[in-house]
Amino acid sequence: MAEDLDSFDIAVQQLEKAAKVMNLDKEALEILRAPQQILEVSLPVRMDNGKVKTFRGFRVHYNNARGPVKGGIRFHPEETLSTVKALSAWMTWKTAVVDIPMGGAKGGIICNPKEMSPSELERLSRAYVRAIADFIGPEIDVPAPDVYTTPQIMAWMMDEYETIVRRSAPGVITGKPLTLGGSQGRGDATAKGGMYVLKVGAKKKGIDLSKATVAVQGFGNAGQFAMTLVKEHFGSKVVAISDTKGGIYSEKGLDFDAVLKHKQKTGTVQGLEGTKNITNEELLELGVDVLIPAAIENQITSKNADKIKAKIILELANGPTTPEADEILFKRGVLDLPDFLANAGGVTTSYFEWVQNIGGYYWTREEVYEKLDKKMTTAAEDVLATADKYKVNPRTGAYIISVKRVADAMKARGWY
Ligand SMILES: NC(=O)C1=CN([C@@H]2O[C@H](COP(=O)(O)OP(=O)(O)OC[C@H]3O[C@@H](n4cnc5c(N)ncnc54)[C@H](O)[C@@H]3O)[C@@H](O)[C@H]2O)C=CC1
Ligand SMILES: O=C(O)CCC(=O)C(=O)O
Repeated sequence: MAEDLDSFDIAVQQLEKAAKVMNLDKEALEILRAPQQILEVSLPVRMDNGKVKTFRGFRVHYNNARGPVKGGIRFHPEETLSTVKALSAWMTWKTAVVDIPMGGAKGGIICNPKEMSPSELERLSRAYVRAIADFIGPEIDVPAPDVYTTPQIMAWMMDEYETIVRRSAPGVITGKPLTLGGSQGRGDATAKGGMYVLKVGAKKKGIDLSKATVAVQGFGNAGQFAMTLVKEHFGSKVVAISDTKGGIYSEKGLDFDAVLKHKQKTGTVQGLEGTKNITNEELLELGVDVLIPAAIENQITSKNADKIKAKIILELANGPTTPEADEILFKRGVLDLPDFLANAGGVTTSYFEWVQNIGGYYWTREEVYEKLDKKMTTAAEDVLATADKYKVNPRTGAYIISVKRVADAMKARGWY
């Protein structure tokens, strides 16, 4: 039978696996198997050529037992409701694993931002907020950036929301520019948080990160900062990086500024002088110590899991590994640090931003990093200890912690 690559099916399979190990109450599982609310919207937008194009958008609230729901908004041509539902479930486990008082949500619009002008993107962003305005709010649902959405898009969305509610409400959205109440450290937070998790993982595996080689898939927010931060934090050598068009490899290590300059000039990382072009598939199978998937879902599957040579995988992307691949990697002794732990630095710093917006008092970058380090290191240590205790992989260990926290909150509310 072909491997099931539907994101929401995968999210439910992962939950059910953990539920079995931890002997979760059946009524709690029934609640947790589906989102609480789904909003699907139609967004007519006047394009620069004068014609109206109608886009489809979604916002999914998965679970709010632990607080207002939280999660990014993705602009992607292949966005589906199933992906948004899965991402909203993973947000629920993510906020719980780092123990912040929020639930999980996610949003998305089917569009290709690479083919849209800034003014078309602004009109689309504002149309989306007009359509979901009643569904979001600082005490209800707090969106943020994800794939192909930026601080500028967050700024337009906050402005549209404040225009609708006729009051200042910076806590309605996070990942904003600093000038509009964004937090210090949110820009690199996803990768930065990943570094704290990687440090815990490397200690467990006995790997000296100062001598480690690293391959990074994806050259966006998560991938670019991962590339610079592994060097800055540990002195590791990044030998490969990729984008949608493919990747590059250099045994000597890649220079970030040179890669960025080349990407800005040519639109791809491929073709950089002194490097060898490779495919995204080849990048995943390189003989490196650490592999960092930082692009999209379903990259490590039953087809390539037995060819992965990395000793540690740091999942900065959401959903890069399928359940079948999980089993193979675990049996082979690869330490896979799961997405909703490894990339939780983004939402944790978003939570810090929301706290600062509500309190109207702003922290320094050092304060943010110190708080982030504590949250991420504690969560990573808890996850690895739980995985060992139950003799399961770290993903199931993380589920056990998160599902228990969410189930306890639901129980206290009398939902089951
Ligand atoms: N930005 C954030 O705060 C967070 C992002 N994430 C996850 O990290 C991943 C990357 O997101 P961002 O870096 O924010 O997005 P981004 O929009 O900044 O960059 C996405 C990158 O992925 C690359 N990409 C897309 N499809 C690819 C493919 N098939 N093969 C190779 N590269 C491909 C793009 O070229 C781009 O470089 C996503 O899974 C996202 O959900 C997770 C937590 C927080
Ligand atoms: O910053 C946030 O609130 C959420 C970011 C996000 O979408 C994610 O962690 O996948």
